[in-house]
Order: sequence, then C-alpha cells, then structure tokens
Amino acid sequence: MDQSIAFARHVQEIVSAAEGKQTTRDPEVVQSWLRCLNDYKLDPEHKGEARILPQNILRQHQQEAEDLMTIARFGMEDLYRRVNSMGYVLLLTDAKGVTVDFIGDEKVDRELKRAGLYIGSEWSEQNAGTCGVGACLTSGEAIVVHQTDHFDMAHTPLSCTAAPIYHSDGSLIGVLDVSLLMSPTEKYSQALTLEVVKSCVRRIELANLMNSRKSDWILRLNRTSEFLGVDPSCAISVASDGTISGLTHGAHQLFSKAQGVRKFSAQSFVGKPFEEVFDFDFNDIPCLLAAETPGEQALELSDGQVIFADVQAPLRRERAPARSVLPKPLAGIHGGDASMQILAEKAARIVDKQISIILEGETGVGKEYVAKALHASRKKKGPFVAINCAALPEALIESELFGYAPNSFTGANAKGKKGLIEQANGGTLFLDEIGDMPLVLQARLLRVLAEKEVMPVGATKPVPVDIRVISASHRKLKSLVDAGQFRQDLYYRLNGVVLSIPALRDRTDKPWVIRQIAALVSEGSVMRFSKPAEEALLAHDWPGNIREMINVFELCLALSNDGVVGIEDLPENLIPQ
Ligand SMILES: Nc1ncnc2c1ncn2[C@@H]1O[C@H](COP(=O)(O)OP(=O)(O)OP(=O)(O)O)[C@@H](O)[C@H]1O
Repeated sequence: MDQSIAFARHVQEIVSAAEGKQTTRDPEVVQSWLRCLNDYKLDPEHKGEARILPQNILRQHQQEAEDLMTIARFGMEDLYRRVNSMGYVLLLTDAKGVTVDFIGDEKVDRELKRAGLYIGSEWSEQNAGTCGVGACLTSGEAIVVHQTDHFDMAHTPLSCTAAPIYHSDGSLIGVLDVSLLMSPTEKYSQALTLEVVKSCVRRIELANLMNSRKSDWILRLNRTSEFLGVDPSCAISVASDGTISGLTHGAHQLFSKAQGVRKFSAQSFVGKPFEEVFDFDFNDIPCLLAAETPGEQALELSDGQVIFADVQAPLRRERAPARSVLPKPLAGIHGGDASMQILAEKAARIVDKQISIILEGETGVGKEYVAKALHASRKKKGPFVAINCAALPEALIESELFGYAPNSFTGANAKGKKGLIEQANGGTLFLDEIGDMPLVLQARLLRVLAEKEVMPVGATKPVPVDIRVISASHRKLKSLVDAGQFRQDLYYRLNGVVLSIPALRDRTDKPWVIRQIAALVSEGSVMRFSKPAEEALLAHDWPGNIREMINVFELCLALSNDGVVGIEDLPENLIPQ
C-alpha cells in the first residue's frame, strides 16, 4: 500500500476511535490513543523520530537503575537465548521508559538504532505515543502493541510485547520489552511471546524477592500443587514480626482479587499482618515445612479461595539484639567489659519474669547497684526495698522483716508496723548478704516466698504480698548449703538465675569505671588524673572493688589542687614502688 494512503488511514482510524466509533482494536490500545490525544496533546499527523538520549543522561538513568539491571540481567540473557533466532531484541527500561539495558543482533545494529530499539532510547507514552513500554508503564499491565497499534506512524513497522517489573515493595521499577523489526501481520502471532515475557518477569521478581528477603519466611504460591516447588505463580516474604515484607506482582493481584480491591495500588499489602490476607496463623508457618502431602500445603485466602504454599525458612538469622536494645539502666552498668555485657543481656531476658535472681560477687563490686538497675529496667516497677541481712540486729530482725500487729509486744508502736517485706509489695525485695541470715529466719522467709503472704508478729491473719526477690551474697551460697549454714530448700527457691559480677581488677572497662566514680565523687565538677596517677589506678588490684575506689577518690579529691589528681595525691598503697 502506498505510504501516504496508509498514513492517512492510520490517522483517520485514531480520530474516529477518539470520537467513540466502533473499532476492532484492543481496548487497552484505544485507551492509550485517547491518552495521547487528550492528555499529552500528541498530533497523529506528526511523524516523530525515535529519541535516543545522550550518553551522559543515559549514564544517570543507568546509575539510578543499577539494582534493576542486576536483578533483570540473568532473566534477559536466558530469554534472549530462547528468542533471538526469531529476530527479537530485548529492551530493559526504567520507570521513566528509558532503555537502560539492551540485547540485540549486532548485524542489524543500524536499523535497530533508527527504529529506537536501542540502548538510551526513550519510550514513555508522553514522548513516543502508544508503544509497548509506554502503555505498559502507564497501565501497570503487560501488553502487546503490534504494528499499527502504535500511535506514531514512525513506529508502525514494529511489534512490541512488554511486561512490567515490580519491586518486592510493590513499586513499578521498569519494563521488560521484546520487539521485532519485522513481524507477521496478525497480532495473535505475538500471543505466545506475551506469555514468555510475563513468565520471564515473574521469575525475575521471584528471584529478587528471595534474594532480598533472606531473613524472612518465603512462601511460594500456586493455585495447584503441581509445579509448586519448581515454578510457582507468585511469592511473598513474611518478616519475623508476622507482617508481609515483600511480594511479587502476581501475589499482589491474587490478594487484591481475594479482597475485592479493584484499583491498582502498589504498596497496599506490604506491612500488613499475614493473618489479614490468609486465614492461617503466622506462628504455624513452620509446620508447613514438614508438609508431606498437597493437602498439608493448602492455605485459605480471606475469600475462602485455596492456595498451595511451598515454604522456605529464613536463611539468615537477624542479628542478635545490639547493646542499644537493652533497657537503659542495664545498658549503663558497664563500659564495654565482655562479661558485664553478657550479664546485662542475660538479666534483660529475665527482668520482667517471675524469676528469682542471685547476684554473686566480691564485696563492693556493685551488687546492689546492679540490683537497682534490674529493678529500674522492669516494666512494672513498684517500690525497691533493700535489706542488709547481715546488719539487722538479731532481736529486731523478725519485726523489721515481717512487721507487727498493733500492741503486739511491750514497747511496740500502738498502731503496729508494716514490715520491710510488706513495704516491697508490688516491687522488688533486695536481700543483701542473704548468706548471713539466721537459720530460723530462713525458714520464715521460705514460707513467705512459697505462700506469697507475710504473718506480722502478733497478727492472726496473714497479709498477701507480691514481690520479686533479688538476693546477693559475697560468698557462694552453694558452698554455704554444703556446709549446712544455708537451707537447701530456700537456696533452690532463691536460685532462679545466678548472675556473677566480676571483680574490678578483672574488668576490661576500668577507664570507664574510673570516669564514672570520678563524676560520682566530684558530683559532676572537675576531677581528673595525671597520666602517672591514672596508670597507677589501672595497675592497682582493688581488693575492695568499686567501694574502695570511691573511698580512694574521695580522699584524692580532698588532697588535689583544682580537682587534678597527681600521683602524689594517691594513697601510699597505690603508688608504684
Ligand atoms: N557502675 C557504677 N557506677 C557508679 N557507682 C557504682 C557502680 N557500681 C557500683 N557503684 C557504687 O559502688 C558502691 C558499692 O556498690 P554496692 O553497694 O552495689 O556493692 P555490693 O557488691 O552490693 O557491696 P557489698 O558486697 O559490700 O554489699 C556503691 O556506692 C555503688 O553506688
């Protein structure tokens, strides 16, 4: 047919379609023509040249699309091996329609370049009119734009089949297009090509999801159980908190249909709880790993539709909780010593549980300090009551601990008195030097802990108490039990978890401890040490631990000039000979 007649007919067809007249064109092609006329104000009589971007601008697009190019390259090469003998070329464009990667036959390089089937060509609908890439980007769906489907007469020799590529977060990131310079007249000749391109993109998206979500559960999904393991139709990833962290476009379409969502909305399923989409408990996903029959792989979608799932467990464990996730008071008990860090992490795991804790360590290492940090880290705090079992006078110990009823003995307060255990109700009871508690009192304490109530001296009715107990001892309680000085049954009740605080001489964070205690003693004002003084502090073995350090620093502060402590200000036993 004469070129000018063909051109006139093409323009005429577009105009009459725009007027709403009957047409045999596919509706998505007509919709694109209408966008070209009405939205982009393109002129069907104008013959545009294919636009190839200059190198520097192309490079910018390629840099921004680096991830997409890496994701898609293996799929493109595989696809090209299958279709190149039929004359197809492959284009990968970014979300703006710029060809950032290209595979074609070098023998017809010049013709391809002229036709715009080339690296750097720009195929947005606004620029090139109806074309495979442009219509695909605008609609978000795969499409064949065959010969005179093209809006611009310059492109009507081409046949273009394009499928959108979606990121696992749901956003449209590019288009994979296969095009022919010369093709059979009938459009249905490209029906199989469309399926091949869609399947290639499906595998690209799946590989991307599996690669980028290694710490999550991956569920490969199919409507039938056959081919589920080898060629699933779509997939999702689920994070450890039970929310959907990523999905392929096929999964997006499946869920949208199940939930009656018509309008395409990119991110609508990412971040949603797994149970909102499936009628299945997230915590039961591991059970699917052991599925042996298709029936055991079947899941129900929210609309009752059955879908089969092939599950892959997280390949990479999420990193262990960093120090910063410890409750603040516990994170602040050391300055980087490894055994203190382990202690803090262990304590953080049990801090809100009904588990008794024993703190062991030499005198002055900071057992009460750590007990207070434990208490301060609890969600439900209540009061903190400390009892030094070694310092209580024997005669008063019972009434101090358990309290007494009004007028229960001579000299007692007429109103009675709440004991320390009752004062700790709803909070923490810290029993310091528990190893020094007399045996008779140990029996009574055991009853309090077992029955969760105290019987004040002279009272007839017990008082219920809810306390968490932290005990401390500078001697190993187990050896006291072996020596018959501590009740075994009480030891077992107190001994939920033992936390051993290292001696100061064994800690690797001594410079941090020095700074802490200097600030404590000087109450925030200046207290610094000369280099030789600091070296002497670091070399000392601190038998009295942190308490000894506090005493030494108080003395130094009093002797020093303007808060700067020299070696001569240190006590004699600290000065190297
Ligand atoms: N990390 C720290 N920062 C500041 N001060 C601390 C720290 N650790 C302990 N202290 C202080 O050191 C002193 C001794 O600590 P604590 O009384 O907790 O030790 P203890 O092991 O319970 O001693 P004892 O065995 O004699 O009962 C206290 O004044 C405490 O406040």
